[in-house]
Amino acid sequence: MNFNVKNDTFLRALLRQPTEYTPLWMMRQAGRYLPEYCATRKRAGSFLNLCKSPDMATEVTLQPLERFPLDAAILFSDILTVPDAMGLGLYFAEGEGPKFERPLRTEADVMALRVPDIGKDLKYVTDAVSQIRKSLNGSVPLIGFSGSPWTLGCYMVEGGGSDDYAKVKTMMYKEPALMHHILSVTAEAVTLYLNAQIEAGAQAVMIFDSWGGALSHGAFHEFSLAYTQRIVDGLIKEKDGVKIPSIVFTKGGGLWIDSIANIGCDAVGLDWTMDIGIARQKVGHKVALQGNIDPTVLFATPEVIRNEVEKVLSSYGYGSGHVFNLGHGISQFTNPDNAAALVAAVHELSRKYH
Ligand SMILES: Cc1c2[nH]c(c1CCC(=O)O)Cc1[nH]c(c(CCC(=O)O)c1C)Cc1[nH]c(c(CCC(=O)O)c1C)Cc1[nH]c(c(C)c1CCC(=O)O)C2
Repeated sequence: MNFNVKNDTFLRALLRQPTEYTPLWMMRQAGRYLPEYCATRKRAGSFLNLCKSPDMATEVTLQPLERFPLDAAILFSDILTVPDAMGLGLYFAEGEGPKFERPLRTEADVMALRVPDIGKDLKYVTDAVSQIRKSLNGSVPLIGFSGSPWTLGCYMVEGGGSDDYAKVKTMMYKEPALMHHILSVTAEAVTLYLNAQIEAGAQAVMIFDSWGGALSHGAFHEFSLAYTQRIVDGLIKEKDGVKIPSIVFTKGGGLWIDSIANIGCDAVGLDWTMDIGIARQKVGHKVALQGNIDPTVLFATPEVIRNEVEKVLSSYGYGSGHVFNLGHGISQFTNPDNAAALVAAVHELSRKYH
């Protein structure tokens, strides 16, 4: 298949086609560990202004690729743009992370929730996608993304981050119909949103279920995975004769890897807690795997990084179907030289497995 990009290693690996080496990108590769990111963010005035300006979003998307020979670009945005477009009023309190002015607390709040007008309220995102595609000029593929309905629901009900997810889990147990309503409206919004990103030029999409791991076994399947599956079912699978692969990443989802691999996605993202070789045995030929080095490894030395890279590569073993990544986002306190060491180690050490 012709993917219309010079470096199609990432797309091939997602579809488990042969490659010469293991491709990689890093979650949150455009972020505060890069001084050039901090400079653009300062110019933008705030993180949200940065997301909402297609010019600046394009600029920061490309920054990590100028430094490192990464095999994919990821749209610079945030998962919380969707609830923001649904009217919840996203803002970032300095040092406290994301917050919503109007969280969903009452039945009336929940019943008033509407699928946003993607073409209008999230136009700044699809504009960024087209502009990034133009600037990449066919070098590497562009990944689009969204949060899973459960993870977005966590922020929408809690009104921000949380240590225990007590509010959203209480709603889930006490008022399951309300929770299902939130998830169902959000799943519809996310499906339209990801398809709009694909129409604008995203060549693969990733669904971040960052808080799926906070759930019990039964609740994960009923309140998280079922809605991620609805999205995957509704995604555009092919555009202009080219496949658009999808990746589902559930942080803390190692226990459920078999069920996640069964929802029709092309790849499953793994955090660092699970051995990727064991994960591969469990999913067989069903999906590709993306992951899963502990991002904290990047605080060590280039020698340690090389050793840890080799461990992940050898655990995955021979053949295609592996996209190397961190098990979660890169920390803002990472030395960019260590990120460079990681990229070089993956490219060099992975050749013998292909
Ligand atoms: C849960 C979640 C969010 N956002 C996201 C998730 C899912 C992934 C995960 O589990 O981490 C996804 C996300 N957020 C961001 C990206 C950009 C693309 C990339 O380079 O990977 C992506 C894919 C930029 C960002 N999103 C955010 C930053 C830092 C903001 C800044 O510049 O001040 C970046 C670069 C802000 C954000 N956005 C969110 C939080 C909790 C925070 C605060 C984090 C912090 O302060 O460290 C919500």
